[in-house]
Order: sequence, then C-alpha cells, then structure tokens
Amino acid sequence: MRPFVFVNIAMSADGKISTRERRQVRISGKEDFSRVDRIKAESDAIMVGIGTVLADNPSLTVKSPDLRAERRAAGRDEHPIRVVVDSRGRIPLDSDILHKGTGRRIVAVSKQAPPEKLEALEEYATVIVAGEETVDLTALLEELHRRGVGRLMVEGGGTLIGALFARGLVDELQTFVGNIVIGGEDAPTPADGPGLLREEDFPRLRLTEAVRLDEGLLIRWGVEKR
Ligand SMILES: NC(=O)c1ccc[n+]([C@@H]2O[C@H](COP(=O)([O-])OP(=O)(O)OC[C@H]3O[C@@H](n4cnc5c(N)ncnc54)[C@H](O)[C@@H]3O)[C@@H](O)[C@H]2O)c1
Ligand SMILES: Nc1nc(=O)c(N)c(NC[C@H](O)[C@H](O)[C@H](O)COP(=O)(O)O)[nH]1
Repeated sequence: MRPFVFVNIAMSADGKISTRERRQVRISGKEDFSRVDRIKAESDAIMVGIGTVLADNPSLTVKSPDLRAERRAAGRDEHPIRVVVDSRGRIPLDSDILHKGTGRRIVAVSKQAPPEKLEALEEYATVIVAGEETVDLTALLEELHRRGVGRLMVEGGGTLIGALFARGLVDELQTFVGNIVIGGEDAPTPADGPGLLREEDFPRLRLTEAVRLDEGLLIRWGVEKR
C-alpha cells in the first residue's frame, strides 16, 4: 500500500521550471501561491528532492495562519511532514526545511549515505534508509504509508518527478503554466531524468480541470492506471 501521490509544479509558458543555472524563479502569482498553500495544508506529507533543497532552500511550511489553525483544530500538526529524497545524505544541516516550523521531518537516503552524516541528521529528522544507490521510491512510499501518510504532495524537482512517473507512482498532476518564457535546452522541466522511450510506457493522463489563474492556467490531470 502507498499514499495517494499528487505532483504540483509551476512551469513557464515554454515548459521550464527554473533557469539553466537551476536558480529559483517566481512563476506563480498570488492566487496560485495561495492555492499551493491550501493543497499543502490538505496533505499529510510534502516531498521534494535534494536538488530542490539545494537550489531553493524551501521550508515547505503552511503559510496561512487560518489553514494552520484548521489543521490544529482537526488534531493534526500545523504543517505536513516534510520529506526529502536525498540518496547520499547531502542535505545541509542548516537547511530551512530542517528548522522552520514545528512538526516532523523525514530524510530518505540510500545505503550510500555516510553513517556519520545520518547520525548528525537524526537530531533534526527521522532517517529512512531505502535502496542501494538511489532511494527506492516504491519502498519509501510504502514506508510513508505505514507511518500514516495517506495523501502525499510532491513539489519537485524535475528529477524526482520524472522518476516517480517512470515507476508508475503518480496519481495526479497539477501544473500551473505561468506567463513567462525561460528558455534554454538545459533548463529543468517538470519530468527530467532519462525520460521514457516506448509509447506504451508513457503515463496517460485524463484532463480533470483547466482554469485561468493569475495571468496563467492551472491544469489538473488524473493519471490512468496501467
Ligand atoms: N517551478 C517549480 O514549481 C519548482 C518546484 C521545485 C523545484 N523546482 C526547481 O527544480 C530544480 C531542482 O530539480 P532537480 O531535478 O535538480 O532536483 P530534484 O529536487 O528532483 O532532486 C533530485 C535528486 O533526488 C535524489 N534522488 C534520490 N533518489 C532518487 C530517485 N530514485 N530518483 C530520482 N532522484 C532521486 C538524487 O540525488 C537526485 O539528484 C531547481 O532548479 C528548482 O528551482 C521548481
Ligand atoms: N508553485 C510554485 N510556484 C513557483 O513559482 C515556484 N518557484 C515554486 N517553487 C517550488 C519551491 O521549491 C518553492 O520554493 C516552495 O514551494 C516554497 O517554499 P517555502 O515553503 O516558501 O520556503 N512553486
């Protein structure tokens, strides 16, 4: 058993999620950021790859005091569990994700992570070891489910999202398309990594919503079961 997994990503009109230097870019407007805050508050956990932590240093906390109060009233932590997928345990110990906001953190590593780093990390987060070289995403999702995660939001980046799609581990995709053009063949996109080759392996999507938001478009897709 694994959680319901949905991906939320903001991309430019030309399909890029940041610059070729992997510098964070503001693609969403106010309306989209408040939508993101709401879907975050509705989740049990929120997951990113280490590339996103190193590039953006996000805290992944719920920003709205009202939404935090709603979670508390429902007997939940103020913020969803923050999960970092970090094969070699590269996460800096002063990352915002380990410090900002109350609540639980999980760092998922593979057997390649140095034991002394894991020991230091355990002061701030629960460490889950899954996989030999990279993190075994299927095993990680099963472990998160065992720990009570029913609804998991994935905030990127492209490498992690590409790997989740390739393994058939995504149930829904929410894409905000913003009104800028970033360009660059090396700029990250919503599903990076090696990509898929055979058409029969491509995840098929079902359009569930397309609405104007800010100066862009929010598109929601369900992923067909294979
Ligand atoms: N626009 C947006 O909504 C948005 C959201 C998040 C990130 N970003 C951007 O994305 C970029 C970061 O993305 P990225 O692709 O470099 O990194 P990422 O966040 O996808 O992290 C990738 C890393 O995860 C680790 N990993 C461990 N196990 C793995 C597995 N089984 N499969 C895949 N990866 C595994 C690897 O170390 C890998 O390098 C940054 O430029 C950031 O600004 C944009
Ligand atoms: N939805 C969205 N629109 C964007 O324009 C953009 N650049 C991101 N990027 C995702 C990313 O990693 C963010 O930086 C975190 O969603 C915010 O992290 P904070 O909790 O505020 O620290 N996400």
